[in-house]
Amino acid sequence: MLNVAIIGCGAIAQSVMQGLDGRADIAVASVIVPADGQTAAREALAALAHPPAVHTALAQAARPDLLVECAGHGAIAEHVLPALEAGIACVVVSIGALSEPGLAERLADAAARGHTRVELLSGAIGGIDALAAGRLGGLDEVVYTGRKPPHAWQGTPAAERCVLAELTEATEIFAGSAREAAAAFPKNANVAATIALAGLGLEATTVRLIADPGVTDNVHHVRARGAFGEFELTMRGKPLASNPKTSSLTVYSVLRAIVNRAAALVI
Ligand SMILES: NC(=O)C1=CN([C@@H]2O[C@H](COP(=O)(O)OP(=O)(O)OC[C@H]3O[C@@H](n4cnc5c(N)ncnc54)[C@H](O)[C@@H]3O)[C@@H](O)[C@H]2O)C=CC1
Ligand SMILES: O=C([O-])CC(=O)C(=O)O
Repeated sequence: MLNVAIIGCGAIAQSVMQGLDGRADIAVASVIVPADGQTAAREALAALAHPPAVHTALAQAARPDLLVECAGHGAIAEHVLPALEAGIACVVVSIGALSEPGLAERLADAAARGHTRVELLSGAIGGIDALAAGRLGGLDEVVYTGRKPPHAWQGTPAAERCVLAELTEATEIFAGSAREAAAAFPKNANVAATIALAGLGLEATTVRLIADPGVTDNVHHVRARGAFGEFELTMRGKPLASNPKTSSLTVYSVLRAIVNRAAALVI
């Protein structure tokens, strides 16, 4: 039985727990959310056959086999770093947090000290295997374009640049490096950071973000060129009803990572 703890109880975490509920080989024993989110989390989890306990932090004595972050950038330093130091294996989806200088090194050091490992999940994007393999031969150019409907950019710096609800044509709301994108759009540019960390790095990866009234999906486009050759990838992700910023593939990416931990043969 794989014993799992989950950080966050929002759109991704709730769907993940629904997907795992009732499995004989995996148990989600605890969920970690901030103090002001405890009641809402307990209410959201009440419908599960086996509702996990809700806490504000991993208990000192808790030794889950896997700690799963699906909460947001702040959760990495707050919960993932100490868990790694304590020897608990972690997987994370808020990859954009690693745009903060030094955080990737701190995660690696904490995992090394704890004799464990932290895995950055592919989340809403595919092709990370090809990009990371291509990097070993040398990459010349990686360009990422993220395109979402205007309402998915509400609450971001895009809302200061234009009236999102009145857009009639595709509008570029950001152009720059993956590091800048991930820092400025913590809920919308984790994919930019994932592509950068797998490929050319946070400075050299070129990012464009677009608010497009002509799409209903979250559209991710990657173009990569290097010694291996080149590839182009377009993903049209269905947004989660509970959070239009987040593509449903992110949920399946987390589920895959957890199920693989419990499996003897993985793909
Ligand atoms: N890698 C990828 O492709 C993607 C990554 N993400 C990341 O996943 C995060 C979560 O996404 P959703 O579930 O859609 O968001 P959401 O807003 O629906 O849920 C976030 C949950 O995390 C909790 N939370 C926030 N800060 C926390 C902290 N410091 N400690 C513990 N709990 C905390 C909130 O109370 C809430 O329950 C996003 O903020 C984003 O950073 C989202 C989409 C794609
Ligand atoms: O779920 C998505 O489509 C991607 C996303 O929000 C992100 O990159 O942060």
